[in-house]
This record gives sequence, structure tokens and C-alpha cells, in this order.
Amino acid sequence: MTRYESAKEIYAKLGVDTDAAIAKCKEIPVSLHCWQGDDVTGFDHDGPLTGGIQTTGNYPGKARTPEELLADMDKAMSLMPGKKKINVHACYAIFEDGEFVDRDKLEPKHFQKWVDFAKERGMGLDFNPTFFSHPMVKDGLTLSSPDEEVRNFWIEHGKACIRISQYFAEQTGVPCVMNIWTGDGFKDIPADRMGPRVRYKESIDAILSEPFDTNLVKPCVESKVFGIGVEAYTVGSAEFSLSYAAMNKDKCLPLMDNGHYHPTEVVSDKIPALLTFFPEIALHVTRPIRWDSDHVVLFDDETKEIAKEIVRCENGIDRTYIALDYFDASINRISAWITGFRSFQKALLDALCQPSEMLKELQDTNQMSKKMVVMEQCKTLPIGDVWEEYCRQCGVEAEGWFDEIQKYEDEVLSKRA
Ligand SMILES: C[C@H](O)[C@H](O)[C@@H](O)C(=O)CO
Ligand SMILES: [Mn+2]
Repeated sequence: MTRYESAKEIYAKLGVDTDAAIAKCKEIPVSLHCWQGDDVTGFDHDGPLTGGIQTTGNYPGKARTPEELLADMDKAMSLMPGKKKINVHACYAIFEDGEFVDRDKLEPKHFQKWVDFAKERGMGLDFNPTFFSHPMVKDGLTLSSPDEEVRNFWIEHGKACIRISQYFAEQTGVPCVMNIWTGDGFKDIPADRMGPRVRYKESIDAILSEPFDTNLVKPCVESKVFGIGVEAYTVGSAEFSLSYAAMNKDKCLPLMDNGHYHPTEVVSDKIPALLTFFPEIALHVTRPIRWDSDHVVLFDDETKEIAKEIVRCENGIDRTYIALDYFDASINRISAWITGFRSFQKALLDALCQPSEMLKELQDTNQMSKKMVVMEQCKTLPIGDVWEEYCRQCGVEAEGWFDEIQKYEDEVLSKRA
């Protein structure tokens, strides 16, 4: 008997069909963020990363060109099991022959290489307007700026991104999630907390007035508690973003990033709360350490709980758009990509292998002692053997893949100046 056959029998005793779990896991798309590959630099500016987020570390070999980034992404994806989408930020526009247009003038053609790349690999694309690392971020503000010229520039950027998202969806045949996040806020106590929020609301309204097919483009608003340099006040707070999405349910989704809340809050508990009211939601899965530090996602307790809620909630898998969002510049970036993606895949597989129906029944019949005992039992089930089988069926190694990364580092990354 193989290890998988033995594991299958152990799970079956709890009513879990591991073959079905493996088959389901292969169907769930997880969006891989292009920005882990170059520390959120992009191709449309030379300046540093600014606007409330920060990468730390200086590991050699970062991608410097579109060709290098796409090659690195390909290498990373070749070692990941499961279904992927690709998440692109607007600052990753690829210009041909010295052409340059500013963010308010971007067109689908500036992302044609991304579209070709995704289509060749049978993947969908997600998109993000880039409201940071740009001179039009004035006094730390974009869509909420009191300066009309600044606001209009960023509204035009947002509208351009809606058109590009629609193009992505039409080209790939897969809906495109378009996430609006700005770092707008203040370092110290504001005198006017409402004015920026009213302007932010009106600016998002203006962006979403751009015509688009709501079946193809899924605009989201991402909240945040605070960012570097804007410690006192964030315009797009949790209450603001959730209220905006709730009032515009027909064309906007709430996006929760699990690094964007107070450290004792958990997104796993917020998922069923939001799915009670919203037809669809979106997630950025990350790993915060003390703050929104964007460490590489691991197979840790909260990651497992997030996956369990996606799987347990009514049609949660079909109603949740999952994307990863982390950027570690202190380690091999391709290894970071793979470790985070695999960790979330593992969490999804683990969630699909839980005896969820039985546990729910125990809860609903108030058999809490037995529920606790079974939940504890589940923690030592042989998920590693199911993972091994999942990876085998997906054509990748379960473990041992780091040798490939070391080889790529020696042969390719180390040659980059
Ligand atoms: C680059 C992303 O848009 C960014 O990380 C955003 O989603 C975020 O989480 C900012 O803290
Ligand atoms: Mn995020």
C-alpha cells in the first residue's frame, strides 16, 4: 500500500474523500502577484517605492526588465501545483521602442505582452491601478487630494485601468479583478477626517462611471488600517471601504488583505461575515508580522483558517477571488513566490480534507466536547501524503524543488549586476 492509499483510508474513516479534495483543489484559481519578482518596482519609473508600502532586503538577482520578470515568473510557476491567474499592477506597463505614456493615458496595448503571456499559458489576468510611486502623489494623497488636478489625474488613471481590465477579461475569457488601493492618509492627527473620505468616495464613483461589463470586470476596494508614514489616519479605512462596497454592491466588491487590520483581528472570521451580505468578495493573502510587513505566506494557523472559511462557506469557493500579496526582498524572490503559492495551495487542500459537514453537525447539535476532540484529531491527519499525491498529479515535486531554484540562481540570477 502506498502512503497516499493509507492516508486515503485514514481520511475516509472521517467521511473525507481525498480524491475529490484533490480534484477540487486543482480547479481553484489563485492569483500570483507579479510584484514579488522585483520588489514592487515596475517598469514605468526610476524612483523608489513610495506611498505607504515598503520592501526590505537587498537579495541579489532581482528582475530588472520585463523579459527577466516574465522568465522568473515562468520558472516560479513551473514549480507550483494548481490553477493560476496572474496579477499585474499598472506600473508594469511594457512600452515598445522608447514610447512612454503617463498613467492617466495607459491603454490595453501597453499590456499586450502580459495578455500574450497569460493566454499562452491558459491563465486569466487580474489588474491594479498603481496609486503610488509617482510624482502626482501630492502630499501623500491621490484620489482624496484637495487638489482637483491631482484627483483628476488619478481618476483618469482609474478609468484607463477599467478599460484595460475589460480588455484582459475579453482576451483571456476569464473575469478580471481590478483592485483599488491607495495609501492616502496622514502621518499625524488630521484636522479634517471627513473631507478626504468624501473626496475619495466621489473619485471612486467617477472611476466606476466608466462603462464596463460587470460579468467581466470585478472592481474592488481594499481597506487598510495604517501605512508607513501615514500612521495617524488612512482615508480608505475598513469602515470606509466596506461601506463603499456595500452601497455599490452592483459593481464593487470588498477586498480584505489580512495584513491590513489590527494584529488581533483575523480575516478568517470576517470572510463568513462578508459572504453573508456580499455575493462575491476578494482577498489578498499575506503574512503580517506585527504590522503589514508582507512576509511570504506560510502554512500557518491563520492561513489554514482563511482557506477553511473559503471552503466551508456556502459556495465560498466560487464567490471568493483569491490573490497573494507579499514581497520579500531579503531572500531569493522566486523561492518566495513558490513558497507562498504552495503554502496557500496546501492550506486549500487541507481545508478540502476537513470533515466539515460532520464538525458542523456536532456544533449544531451542541456536541462541543466531541467537536473539540475531532478538531484536534484533524490536526495530525496525514495531509503531507495527500499533498504529495496532489503535487504528483499536478506534475511537480512535493519537496526537493529548491535544488532547481539554486541552479537558476547560480546560472541566471547571479549573472545579473
Ligand atoms: C502592491 C499592492 O497593491 C499593495 O500591496 C496593496 O494591495 C497593499 O496591500 C498595500 O499595503
Ligand atoms: Mn494588499
